[in-house]
Amino acid sequence: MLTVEGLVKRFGGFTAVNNVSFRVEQGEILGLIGPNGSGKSTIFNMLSGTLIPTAGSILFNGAEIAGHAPHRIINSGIGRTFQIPRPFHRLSIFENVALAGYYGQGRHSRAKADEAAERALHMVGLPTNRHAGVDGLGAAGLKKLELAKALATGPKLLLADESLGGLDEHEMDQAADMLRKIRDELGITIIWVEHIMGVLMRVVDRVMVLDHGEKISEGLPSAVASDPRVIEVYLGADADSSQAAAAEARRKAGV
Ligand SMILES: Nc1ncnc2c1ncn2[C@@H]1O[C@H](COP(=O)(O)OP(=O)(O)OP(=O)(O)O)[C@@H](O)[C@H]1O
Repeated sequence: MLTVEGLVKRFGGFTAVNNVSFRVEQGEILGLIGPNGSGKSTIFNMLSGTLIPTAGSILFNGAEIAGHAPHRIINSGIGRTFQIPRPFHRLSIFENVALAGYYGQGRHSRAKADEAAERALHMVGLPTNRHAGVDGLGAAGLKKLELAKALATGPKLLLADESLGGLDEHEMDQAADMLRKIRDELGITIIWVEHIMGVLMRVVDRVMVLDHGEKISEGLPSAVASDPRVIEVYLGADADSSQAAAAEARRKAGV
C-alpha cells in the first residue's frame, strides 16, 4: 500500500531523516519508534504533506505523493492524528469532526460530512449528539476526538502520532485496543508512532526503529525488542536498565 524509498529530510546542514526506506502492507499495523529527535514526526510530516522531502519517493497505492499538498494527500486517503490535539473550542465535538470530514473527503457535501462524523464518533465512543462541547473532554477524550477527526476524512491509511501521551495505564490499553479495532473492523492500515513501547508492541504487526534519522531495526516486535542495537540506542546505554526494559517490553508484548 505504501512504499517509501530513500527518504531524506535536511534542515539546512542538519539531516533529520537520512535515506529511510520501508513498506507498509494493506491491513497492517506498523509501529514506528525511536528516541526523542530520531525523526519520527519528520517522517509523518513528509507522509502527510506538511514537509516536502529533500529526496526520496513515497508511493501510495502506486502513485507518487512526495511533495504533494496536505489536502491532496488527505483526499487520496491518508489521514493523520497530531501529538497535541488542537480542537476548535467554539465548535461542538460533532462540528469539529464533521468539519474534518467536510475538508478531508473533498466531496463538499454537508450531509456526507455529517454521516462520516457520526460513524467516526460512534467508532471511538464519543457522543454523537450535535451539541456536546469539547471543553469537558479530558486527555483521553481529546485523543478520541483527534482519532475521530482523522477517521472522518475517510482514510485508507491512518498515521497515528503518539496516541497514548498523557493517558493512564488503563486508558493506554483502551487506546491501543481502539487502534486494533479500527484496523480489524474498518480495514484501515495504520502506522503508529509512539514512545510507550510496551503497549505498542502488543498491538503492532511489525516495528521499525529510528535513531538519528536512520532506520536501525525492523521486524516482528519480539525480534526488535531483543535487537542489541535497539536496546542500546532506544532503551538507553545503561545495560542493566535497558535489559530490564527490553524484558518488560517482551513481557507486555507476550513474547
Ligand atoms: N523545522 C525544523 N527545523 C530544524 N530542525 C528540525 C525541524 N523539525 C525537526 N527538526 C529536528 O529534526 C530532528 C528530528 O525531529 P523529529 O521531531 O522528527 O523527531 P521525533 O523522533 O519525532 O522526536 P519526538 O519523539 O521528540 O517527537 C530533531 O533533531 C529536530 O530538532
